[in-house]
Amino acid sequence: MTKTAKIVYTKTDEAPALATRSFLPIVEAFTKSSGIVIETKDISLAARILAAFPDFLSDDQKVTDAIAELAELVKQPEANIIKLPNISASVPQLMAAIEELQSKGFKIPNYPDEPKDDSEKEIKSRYDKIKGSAVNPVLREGNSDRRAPKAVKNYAKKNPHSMGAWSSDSKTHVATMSKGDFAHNEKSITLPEATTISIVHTDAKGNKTYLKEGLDILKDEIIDATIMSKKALLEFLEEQVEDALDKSVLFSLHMKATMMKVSDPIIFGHAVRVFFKDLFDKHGKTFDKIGVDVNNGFGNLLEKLSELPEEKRDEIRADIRYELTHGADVAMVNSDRGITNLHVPSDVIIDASMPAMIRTSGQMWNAEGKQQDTKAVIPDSSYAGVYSATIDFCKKHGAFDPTTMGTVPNVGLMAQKAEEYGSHDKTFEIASKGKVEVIDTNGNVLLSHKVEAGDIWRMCQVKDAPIQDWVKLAVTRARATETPTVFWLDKKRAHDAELIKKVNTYLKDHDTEGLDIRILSLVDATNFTLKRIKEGKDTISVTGNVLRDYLTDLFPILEVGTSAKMLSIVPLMNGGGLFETGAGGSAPKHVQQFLSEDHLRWDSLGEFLALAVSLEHFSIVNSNKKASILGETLDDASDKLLENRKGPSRKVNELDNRGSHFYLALYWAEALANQDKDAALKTEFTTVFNALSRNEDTILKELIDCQGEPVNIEGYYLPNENLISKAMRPSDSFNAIINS
Ligand SMILES: NC(=O)C1=CN([C@@H]2O[C@H](COP(=O)(O)OP(=O)(O)OC[C@H]3O[C@@H](n4cnc5c(N)ncnc54)[C@H](OP(=O)(O)O)[C@@H]3O)[C@@H](O)[C@H]2O)C=CC1
Ligand SMILES: O=C(O)CCC(=O)C(=O)O
Ligand SMILES: [Mg+2]
Repeated sequence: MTKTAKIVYTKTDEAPALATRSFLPIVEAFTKSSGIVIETKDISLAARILAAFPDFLSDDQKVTDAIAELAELVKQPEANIIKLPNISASVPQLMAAIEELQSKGFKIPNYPDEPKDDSEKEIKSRYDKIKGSAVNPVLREGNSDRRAPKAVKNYAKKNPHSMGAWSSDSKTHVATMSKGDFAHNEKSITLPEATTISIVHTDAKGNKTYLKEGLDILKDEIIDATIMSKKALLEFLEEQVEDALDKSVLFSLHMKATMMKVSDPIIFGHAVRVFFKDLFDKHGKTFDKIGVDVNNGFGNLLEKLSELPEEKRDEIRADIRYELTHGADVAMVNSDRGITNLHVPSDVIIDASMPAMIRTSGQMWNAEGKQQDTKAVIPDSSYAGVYSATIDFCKKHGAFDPTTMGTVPNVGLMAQKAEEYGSHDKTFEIASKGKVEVIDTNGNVLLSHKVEAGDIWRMCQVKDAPIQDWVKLAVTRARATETPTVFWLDKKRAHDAELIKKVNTYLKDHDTEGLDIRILSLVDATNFTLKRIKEGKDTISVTGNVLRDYLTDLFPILEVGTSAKMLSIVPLMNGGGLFETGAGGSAPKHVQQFLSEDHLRWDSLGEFLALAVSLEHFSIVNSNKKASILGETLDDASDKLLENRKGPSRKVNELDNRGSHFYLALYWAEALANQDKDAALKTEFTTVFNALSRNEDTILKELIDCQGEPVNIEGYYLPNENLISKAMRPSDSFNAIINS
């Protein structure tokens, strides 16, 4: 049976989804004559909610379950998927999306915060599968290769982004735990044989609760378990709030509550309660009564206040104001609107927030809207050292210089829900004092921890095949680039010690003659890499899943100003290709700007790069020569776009995302018209190029004249298709050429 050759394009959320409405019609127009079918899959938060509740919808409202379809596809060799960033929803985002869908006539149930019966429990469990990072871990059936292409790096060297200066007396620092956290409590083993395990909690009286049963573990899989002690966490947080006040630095919390959707909201909640300690001491009972849950942020408390009588509400608001003015200063997400770092767990996400701070002289914004030195609180110490070492380096050497600095590509272990990013279904907030054990089918206790009520226990897994694939990818990249390659692994950490044994074994499967491959601890790897980067030298980082995420925002943001310009390739383990567009998120701030002044500053460069590799992959798999020509010429177009600085500007009434798409189309058509490998494409695109260049002035005028006024697309999570398409394709002259 032959399957139709196609490229699957994901439809997502927020800024990238807006951009798709402008860019996808161009892609379809350019690839149509080459026998390439582009199929879209809607993986937006709204579509994922609707797909989970068919029994609540009328037939015409039902949607297919795109995630389930893609989960199958990624295991097939013919998979060729362009994946744009999507929302990993925190609870406040999930609730907002539900409310919007309900207001649009979809009779889906409310999110039951505290389910009262089995039916509510079932509904909550459906929503919990959508919550947080529910897309990426499913699609990522391969490890990742993220890097800044040469043209992007050269562009940044010639057109450096702004970099805030660093002074040696900056008070900015990272605060992390020195005991009792996940890092210090970790235990890890490699299973010599396949087995099935249970996770069992035994309380002080000997009563057993099965937290999980029947989990199959493969031969040679690494499993580890650890706890975050509640007591140690609270002590640590109290010290940090006090210290922030003493040192007059901003208290800021950097977590990954979206991806680490079970553990990190709990930690976030503790931080909110500790920061507003007096408030909770005084009004805790009232808050319990109205169902305040600050695991969803301080914003949840503010919202719930509306349920109180006016007098009580005013009293609490006055107390909040008092604490905010007399307690430690808190970092602000939006000082104009009074939104703090503790309001919404998805507003400050560590991979983007820490590099943004480092780029801004180590400062964040205070309540007056001014920059101030910061205490970056990262409770678990597993990875915090990377940021403290980087901050120390900047204090000593000053800010990095984008015109001369080297680059740090990443090879990341990610496949099959590797490590922490696959631990959500094995993470538990412990109900009572006792122990938690991982027990195999023969009753052997594999891992055991003493626990107290409120501790967070979790188990992570990483399978052997992904590790072998990861080591191979690292050697391939090292060989292709002849660049020193560092595995960021700490022999003192239990999990890493197991991984190091495997790395040493599997490196022997490859020809590493003449390659510089090392294994260094996180801090040593950071210092080694930063020293080289400063000297203009490149270093490949080979890391586990969390550091993959952190480093592929950190280095791009320092080197080229944004992770949007990264090439993110995921060679799928069964032969297919998943091409992620950039290494960042869905930029909610860009949507705010677009809605208020019709200017979209989102940069689609990552998408252009991803599509070019996808076309190349398509051409090899389907022996389609034209696809390869389309890919090559698309890369030429991206180079020219950078060279001519036709990326989107941040300011209204200048070239935006739509304008940059016009130039991409113009240069792509030009490159196709200039090539001589395929006569039909040459003829077709000579006409297109002539039409586009003849109309350049008119089109640009139309794309800029439309800006400046608010836009209404009737929704945030499920906007009106016609309105959004109209807003994103405002140039009739351009549309006429593309449509024909
Ligand atoms: N792969 C995925 O699916 C990912 C999804 N996410 C999700 O995205 C949302 C936002 O996450 P957040 O951590 O704020 O990170 P973002 O990467 O969305 O935003 C951080 C900032 O980076 C800049 N930026 C990012 N991408 C672009 C781009 N293409 N063009 C121009 N600037 C860009 C913007 O800076 P400025 O405002 O200065 O212009 C933006 O405000 C969350 O829902 C999160 O879960 C996050 C990471 C990856
Ligand atoms: O899936 C997510 O929530 C975020 C993923 C991410 O940040 C990354 O892969 O860089
Ligand atoms: Mg990331």
